[in-house]
Amino acid sequence: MCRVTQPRQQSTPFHDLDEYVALPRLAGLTLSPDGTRLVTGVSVLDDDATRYVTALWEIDPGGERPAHRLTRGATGESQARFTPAGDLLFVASRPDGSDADDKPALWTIPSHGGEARVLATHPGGVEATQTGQTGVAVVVQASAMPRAAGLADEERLRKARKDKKVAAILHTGYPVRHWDHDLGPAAPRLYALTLADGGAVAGTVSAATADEPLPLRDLTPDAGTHLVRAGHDVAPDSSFLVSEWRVPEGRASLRSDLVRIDVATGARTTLLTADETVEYGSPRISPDGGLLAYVRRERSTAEHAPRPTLWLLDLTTGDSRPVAEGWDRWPGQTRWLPDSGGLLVVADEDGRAPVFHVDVASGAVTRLTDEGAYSDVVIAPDGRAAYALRSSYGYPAEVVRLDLADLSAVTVTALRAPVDRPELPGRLTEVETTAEDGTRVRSWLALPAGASAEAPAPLLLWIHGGPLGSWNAWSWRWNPWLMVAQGFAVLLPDPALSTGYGQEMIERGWARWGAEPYTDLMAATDAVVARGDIDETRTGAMGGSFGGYMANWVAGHTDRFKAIVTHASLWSLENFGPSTDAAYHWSREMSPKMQETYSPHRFVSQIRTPMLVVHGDKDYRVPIGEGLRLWYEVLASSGLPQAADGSTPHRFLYFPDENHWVLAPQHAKVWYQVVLGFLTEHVLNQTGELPELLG
Ligand SMILES: CSCC[C@H](NC(C)=O)C(=O)N[C@@H](C)C(=O)N[C@@H](CO)C(=O)O
Repeated sequence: MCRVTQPRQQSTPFHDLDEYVALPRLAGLTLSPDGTRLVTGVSVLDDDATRYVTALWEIDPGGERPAHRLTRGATGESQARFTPAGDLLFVASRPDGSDADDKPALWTIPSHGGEARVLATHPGGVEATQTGQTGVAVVVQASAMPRAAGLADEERLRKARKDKKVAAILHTGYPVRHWDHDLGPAAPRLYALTLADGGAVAGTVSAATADEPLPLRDLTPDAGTHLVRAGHDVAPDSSFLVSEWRVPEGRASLRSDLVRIDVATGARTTLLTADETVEYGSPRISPDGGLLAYVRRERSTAEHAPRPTLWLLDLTTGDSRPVAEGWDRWPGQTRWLPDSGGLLVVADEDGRAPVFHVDVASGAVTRLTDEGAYSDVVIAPDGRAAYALRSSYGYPAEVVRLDLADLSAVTVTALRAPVDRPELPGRLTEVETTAEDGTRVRSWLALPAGASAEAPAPLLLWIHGGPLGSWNAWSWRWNPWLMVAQGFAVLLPDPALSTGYGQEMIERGWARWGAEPYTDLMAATDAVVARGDIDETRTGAMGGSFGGYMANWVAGHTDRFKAIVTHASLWSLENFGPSTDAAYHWSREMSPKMQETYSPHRFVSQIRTPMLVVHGDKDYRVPIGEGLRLWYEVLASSGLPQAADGSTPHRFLYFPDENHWVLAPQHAKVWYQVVLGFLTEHVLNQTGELPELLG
């Protein structure tokens, strides 16, 4: 990799890309119903260093015993869950299973240990699974062909398509793609499988022997495309589930209702019907089965941002009411406490994503944690502890326990996990400034170890995507510490449109992308370059996705930066709007006036800064057409003088088989190498090295 700036005084995993991509990564957390077994996924590089493989590890909830590895499949395991009797379930495609095509199957390891075996298969592969705390049903999600008459016919149809090499899909509605894959002809369904009394895997009912997969019962044969990207929650006694139900509403738009599905019969009733103004999602059924917590989302318009709030539905009376009214935060992941009297809710706040307690009776909201961004919260059956993954821009995800005995003084303890925090090449600080309209704009600032008034560091402004998000959790893709290791200070601001600062912070940037979001970013940059330890003369800007949109806008509106890196970026709003995978989402905000006023491509002739354009061909969120047009127009029309031979300092890094993110470890390495090389050349005015593998 390119090594630039000062001689190294330190060696951390961020100084060497091979070490960086090899750092193990934690994801997912599940707890056994008796609260004694905590399981997470740990992803590590395979032997060729070209793929991550995830294994399941068990963590001691008491924090005493070291973590130990549970699974060792060559292709990895995911979706760990426990049956009511404590048997471990997971999804894996293991060639030694009964699934001939190596499609992912549902596997189990009995609570008393022993060999893993296949519990259920589906011709399309098992995608996800959920269990209750008691009862005998497991809910399994898998995708089925719309006209297949049962699983045998499904198998036949899939084989026929494969043998005849037919990949065509006939669509009748929208959407047709998601992220990096095509939707259809198969679409998600929910199935039930029945365990023995007591919710154990062994001694199963039906004709199945202990070694044969259990039959799947289709709960949603008429699902059509209603369950595409729809979340659901299984009732604690496994007798019913509540699911999001996508309903086409004409003009290529969708709304999201909530439905109740009986697990014994598949009978379905609609609980909440969306309309032009509101829709519903994120259902969570209370432990006593009486209440449903859900997010009621005021739908966005050209004038207003969406506004999600937390509500409760009484499942007996059908009455709904808001809870935590007046709490000016967007509710994220929601979990019930065992007494059904309160909820733990994660929400973005001030560059963090703390856990909050919401009291169901009074609606009072109490913030329980200070540092870090929380996810994957699970709660002990006695309610005295919760466990979660926590990360921040200072450390990657780790497993923590929250002691809930006294909600006014919750203590958080990191548990013994398989992975330690990596040493950082600098320190993380927080800075804030005031925008012209008086709004507070706060940012993280990652500083290299040696930055001082005597040796001020060059600055990289890194703009987050979304735009409805915040720099608050560790990201392996957007990681500032690799730049810090090369001597850069990295500014991570939360401008207008960022979450965690109240609805008004979002509204002031809504449909005004090139206005307040841009001026907030410049205000944050102004404040930081005024510091003695930052070198105002050596600055670059970059961003991915919406952050790439902003990087393009910056390129057309200021010459203050020496280099711009724009990854998977929106270039022409008129093009992007209908070609992205969820056009209905963007079309609500993007009026023709907004598209005209705030499209970066209109300012191409004002670009005088070298640009590194990066795009993956499998990007359906911001389709490759944006990157291709940006590259052509920057070459053809930017205001940067061209050399006599037509060469320019602009570069295009193209990944034919990556999606919106660059995920393969070898490609992540190339990404950071080329980005750092470009910044080295143009911001530091030094020779940047390019990876040999680029030819
Ligand atoms: C299905 S529409 C949702 C849009 C979405 N996200 C948010 C949170 O606003 C999104 O994918 N936006 C991209 C254009 C984007 O900026 N993505 C960023 C952040 O998620 C990325 O890093 O991929």
